[in-house]
Amino acid sequence: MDDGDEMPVREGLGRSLVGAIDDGTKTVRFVIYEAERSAELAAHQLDKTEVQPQEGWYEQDPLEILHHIKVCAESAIDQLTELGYSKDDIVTLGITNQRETTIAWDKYTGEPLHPAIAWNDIRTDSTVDAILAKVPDRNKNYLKNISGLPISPYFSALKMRWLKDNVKAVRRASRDKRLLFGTVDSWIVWNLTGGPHGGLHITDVTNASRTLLMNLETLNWDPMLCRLFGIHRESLPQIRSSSEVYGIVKDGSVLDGIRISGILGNQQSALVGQNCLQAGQAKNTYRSGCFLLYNTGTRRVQSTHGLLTTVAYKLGPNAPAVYALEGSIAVAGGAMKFLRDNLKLIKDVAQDTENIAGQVFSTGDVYFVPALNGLYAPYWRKDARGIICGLTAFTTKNHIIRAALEAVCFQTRDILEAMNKDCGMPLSKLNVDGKMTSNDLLMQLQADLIGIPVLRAHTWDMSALGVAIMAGNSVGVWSCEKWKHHATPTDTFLPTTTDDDRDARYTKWKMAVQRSLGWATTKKSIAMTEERYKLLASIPATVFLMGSFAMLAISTMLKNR
Ligand SMILES: Nc1ncnc2c1ncn2[C@@H]1O[C@H](COP(=O)(O)OP(=O)(O)O)[C@@H](O)[C@H]1O
Ligand SMILES: O=P(O)(O)OC[C@H](O)CO
Repeated sequence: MDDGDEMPVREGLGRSLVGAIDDGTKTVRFVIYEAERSAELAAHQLDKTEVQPQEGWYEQDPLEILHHIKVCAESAIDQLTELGYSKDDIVTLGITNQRETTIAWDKYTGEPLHPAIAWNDIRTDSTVDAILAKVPDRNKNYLKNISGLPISPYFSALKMRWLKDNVKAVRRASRDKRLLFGTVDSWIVWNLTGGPHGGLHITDVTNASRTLLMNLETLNWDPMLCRLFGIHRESLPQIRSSSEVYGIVKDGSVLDGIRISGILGNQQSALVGQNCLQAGQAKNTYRSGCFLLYNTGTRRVQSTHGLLTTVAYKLGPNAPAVYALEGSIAVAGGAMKFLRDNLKLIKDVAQDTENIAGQVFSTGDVYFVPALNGLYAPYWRKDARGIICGLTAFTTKNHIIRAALEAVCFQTRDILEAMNKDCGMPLSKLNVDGKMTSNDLLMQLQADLIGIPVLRAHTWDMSALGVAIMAGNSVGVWSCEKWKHHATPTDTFLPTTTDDDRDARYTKWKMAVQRSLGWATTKKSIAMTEERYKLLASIPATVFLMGSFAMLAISTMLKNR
């Protein structure tokens, strides 16, 4: 531990409980596990307020995240007491989080300098375009060899650059050397460990691998990428492994004195929770988005079919990094919320999607491409927009709701197709988790549309479980090695369709995807950005990047001579 402070560390009273903070896009959860039996004992969750100040902009309140963690922890700990345990039985804490979402704050006051810019926010569209215009062949994979990622508004570096270009307080803090940047894990750890009074400014390799600033080989901030995006190393957190004792909580809350010993991005955490700790194992998590991760062991597989290369976990400071190929889908469960909140077709995302969609036997040839903020893997088309096509006089809302469920399944098939091409080894089954998987109809449709068995974990919340295992592993109360041999109970959904039927439906889906592409122009984003930040911006958002990219192009040219 590097903060050797006087706070007494909780060692437990022989009953080793592990707490997990799970900050998702829509909800914050606090879960308490008993390590010995790998059993969930108590949990509490709160919904978050998502602010959409403009089309395509998604913001969250960093202070609300901290508030929700406190309330959830208190409530879960109250439940513990009723079960005959004590809060002193919690020996360590893990933190898992929505990835890429970016926060800027003041090192000395702890004040957030802007709302968090969420991972699915596309305000940096025009910056991406400006970059691509300068890159040979407008190649969005130009930085993929170093970072594993395409140039996309999804990743944190673009959000940091936008904050520096458009928010006066961020620029001022940067000039005064008070600026700290971080993904949500960094924000949480810094605050839990003392904030302005010695808080640890750290992140783990999995979260860092989503910024577009980390070098996948060195597992450190890449000087060239930092220069390119104009992000100073001093404002970035230190990159640590996913499983080690980083420090102890000292924020005056009910968690005071507990060690923090695990950090993982939520999709990587679900990979661990799903027990995919060996190369060749994969899982798909269905929450607001949907993310399929395939463990490639210590090998960094470079995708040529639109997938990301990412760090899966690093089991300790001296352990090698384990990598994964990832297929990221931006809108999965989010489409159900869209049907509820925007189109008002349903009242309850869980019950209505299953019951109403179940009243028809097919979508009646209706396809819904939920490209609400563009399409992620394997297309990476930020100009795509949502479409519902194939409507006839016969179509009812039942067909549209069913098409929204099928869209999640077709997008998963898109990813599996890409993964098979990259790895050459088709999956023989799909392990799934996430709240959306409680929908039996969705699970059956998924098996029918991909043609392999779908194995649903009995515990839908694998993200919290995964990081709890990581945290427990580093203090010796839970063992990743043992976890590898743990048989996770599942429900199996078998395909009931023929290859021909499946392929015909998939061909139609691809036609629908084609129709969704190229719908959005970036002109609108530029106008919207300027409208809101006209008075604040002193330099056009892209000037800095252009200079940097010109430098990069020249240096690459020189290297290749
Ligand atoms: N039974 C269900 N059927 C269909 N969609 C569901 C079901 N349960 C949850 N969802 C959708 O899945 C998402 C669940 O996300 P959740 O795990 O709460 O959040 P987060 O994205 O914050 O991790 C929501 O967008 C919700 O609309
Ligand atoms: O909060 P979720 O489950 O939608 O996950 C979001 C992802 O981590 C974004 O990359």
